[in-house]
Amino acid sequence: MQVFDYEDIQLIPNKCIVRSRKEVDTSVSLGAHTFKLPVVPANMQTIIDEPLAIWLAEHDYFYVMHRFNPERRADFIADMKRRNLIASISVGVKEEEFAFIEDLALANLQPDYITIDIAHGHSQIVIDMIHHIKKYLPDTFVIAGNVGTPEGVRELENAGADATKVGIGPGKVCITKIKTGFGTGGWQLAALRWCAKSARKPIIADGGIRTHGDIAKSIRFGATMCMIGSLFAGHEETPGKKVEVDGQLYQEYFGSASEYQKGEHHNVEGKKMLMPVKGKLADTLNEMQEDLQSAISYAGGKDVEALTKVDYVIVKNSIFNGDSI
Ligand SMILES: NC(=O)C1=CN([C@@H]2O[C@H](COP(=O)(O)OP(=O)(O)OC[C@H]3O[C@@H](n4cnc5c(N)ncnc54)[C@H](OP(=O)(O)O)[C@@H]3O)[C@@H](O)[C@H]2O)C=CC1
Ligand SMILES: Nc1nc2c(ncn2[C@@H]2O[C@H](COP(=O)(O)O)[C@@H](O)[C@H]2O)c(=O)[nH]1
Repeated sequence: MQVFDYEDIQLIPNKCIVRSRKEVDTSVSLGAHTFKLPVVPANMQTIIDEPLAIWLAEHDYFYVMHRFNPERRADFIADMKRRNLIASISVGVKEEEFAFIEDLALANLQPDYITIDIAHGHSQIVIDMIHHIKKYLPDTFVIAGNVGTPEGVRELENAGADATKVGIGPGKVCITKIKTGFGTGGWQLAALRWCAKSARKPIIADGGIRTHGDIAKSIRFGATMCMIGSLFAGHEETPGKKVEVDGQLYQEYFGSASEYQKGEHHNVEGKKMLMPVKGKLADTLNEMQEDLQSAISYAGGKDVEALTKVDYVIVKNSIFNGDSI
């Protein structure tokens, strides 16, 4: 297998077929819905909260609400349904989560999307949870993960997952690679390609995206959607706590497996960072869309599909010529 990461790849341009980048369509379908961008903010407590979820859904962006206020989830689904917006939540795999799925079915509260959000998703308990959701909430689109191998993708798909999430340890606040020695950190893009070759259903690339160009690269190597944390951290609307250091405003961004999330120091695989506050999320999403439109025009197409066929070269660790981003 060829091993490379985002910064090692350059996509090769094709003849442009549009007169303006505004003609380019960046929308993508996942399940029964179509979204403005193939991008979803990470389902982490410092990245998304209920007001932001509502804003994203109202503006046709995909979102996944995190699972760290478990008792709010049923009311959240009901609230989104009342507003005629998509309901997209996360679950874990502990015993009470199985009961929660049954409670939703009893209350006739069927979310549009459920993401099973587990560090090591290639496991029997995740397969059991997929079966459980499909039994009680058969019309819900199930995203399962995270995995880092074709076997992981296939087993979760065979269990009934409608999409799988790929990425073990490439995240900005991840320390899994350091604490365990395992993961796709440093070769996430190659892992995505490896997994996508055997996938029959959509893949969500999760973690390691550092530039807008990495979104185009993820699609080239098999992603339908990209889950992103760090690029969204530090906006006015993101919920991480704002702190001032030497007159400069920062926002906390911490891992879901960090002690700040867990409230204890056991099986910690995440850390906290301070991200400079960088303005409105809508502006970043618009810039992402413009950059993706431009990328698609370089691909010689008019929509996201055009990116899936472009040629590429591997320029090992040299595309930034030593410049910082
Ligand atoms: N994408 C990534 O690379 C990573 C993401 N994360 C994020 O951190 C959060 C916490 O993750 P997670 O610890 O799974 O969630 P939980 O703390 O909810 O653990 C889920 C369950 O699975 C068990 N479990 C967890 N890890 C393993 C493992 N490696 N092997 C066997 N069993 C395991 C746990 O038991 P017990 O605790 O007793 O072992 C627990 O019962 C999630 O939101 C996840 O997305 C965390 C690490 C990597
Ligand atoms: N190993 C860990 N990974 C984590 C943790 N919390 C979240 N995550 C993963 O990171 C991505 C976001 O990555 P980014 O590079 O875009 O910032 C997120 O979606 C999770 O999959 C953690 O504590 N440990």
